[in-house]
Amino acid sequence: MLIAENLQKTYRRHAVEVPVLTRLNLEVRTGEFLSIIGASGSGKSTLLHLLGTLDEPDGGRVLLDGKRIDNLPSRARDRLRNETFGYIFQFYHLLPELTALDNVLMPAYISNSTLGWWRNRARLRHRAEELLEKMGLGHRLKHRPRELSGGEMQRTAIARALLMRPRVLLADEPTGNLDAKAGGEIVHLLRQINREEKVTIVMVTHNTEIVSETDRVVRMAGGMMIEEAPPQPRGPFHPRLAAV
Ligand SMILES: Nc1ncnc2c1ncn2[C@@H]1O[C@H](COP(=O)(O)OP(=O)(O)OP(=O)(O)O)[C@@H](O)[C@H]1O
Repeated sequence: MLIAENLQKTYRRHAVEVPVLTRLNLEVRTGEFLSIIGASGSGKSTLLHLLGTLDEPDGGRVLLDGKRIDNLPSRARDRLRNETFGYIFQFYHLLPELTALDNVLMPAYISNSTLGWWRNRARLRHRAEELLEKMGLGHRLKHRPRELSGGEMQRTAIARALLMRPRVLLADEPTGNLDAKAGGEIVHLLRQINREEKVTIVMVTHNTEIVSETDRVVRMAGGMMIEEAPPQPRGPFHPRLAAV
């Protein structure tokens, strides 16, 4: 459904060129939960930004259901960002002065005209509350981010990403700022969302433990995808450990 074709990206600053993607190809399949791993600086976040139209490639194309999305005019691109993609970041990017509920409603405030928001406000509010409840935060609707734990902030951010019923969730190191337990819970939730809401998920991570929850793992190096391996089984049931 989402295809990166010969993607190229070079950052330029003060006459210094940093080539990040050289000729990157990737196909994300409908409904899958895909992990992207790779060394720091290998271009994982850059790729995620290009897939989600947050940045433009220097060469190559990004296709969604066969249609190019890397060169859309700004209104169409804004709409795609708001309605088709949901974004999850390592540091949550919640607005500190808003409650959890208002943070989740943010995409609706941004996307609707005043009239559209007014007409749909009850439905949207209901959806936001339902999502926060699903994230185990039904008792935190009126809390502000500083009153939430890291895991709770990330779960709020996931609810926000789901508000507009996106088809694709793009998660950039969603567990990078969390301890193992909270991180595990986040990946578990993402897996549940992937199955129940039929959302395709692309997750960038350094955490090789959590990739076992995902359907497929690709590795970036040298500006390309170099490897595709099935996730390793986890826990005490790993055959090698079980044999000991
Ligand atoms: N806006 C920018 N301007 C200049 N260079 C950049 C910019 N963004 C990223 N880079 C450089 O591009 C390279 C790839 O960065 P990117 O963040 O995509 O890698 P990454 O694999 O996600 O790294 P990490 O795992 O550390 O987050 C790095 O060398 C980085 O310094």
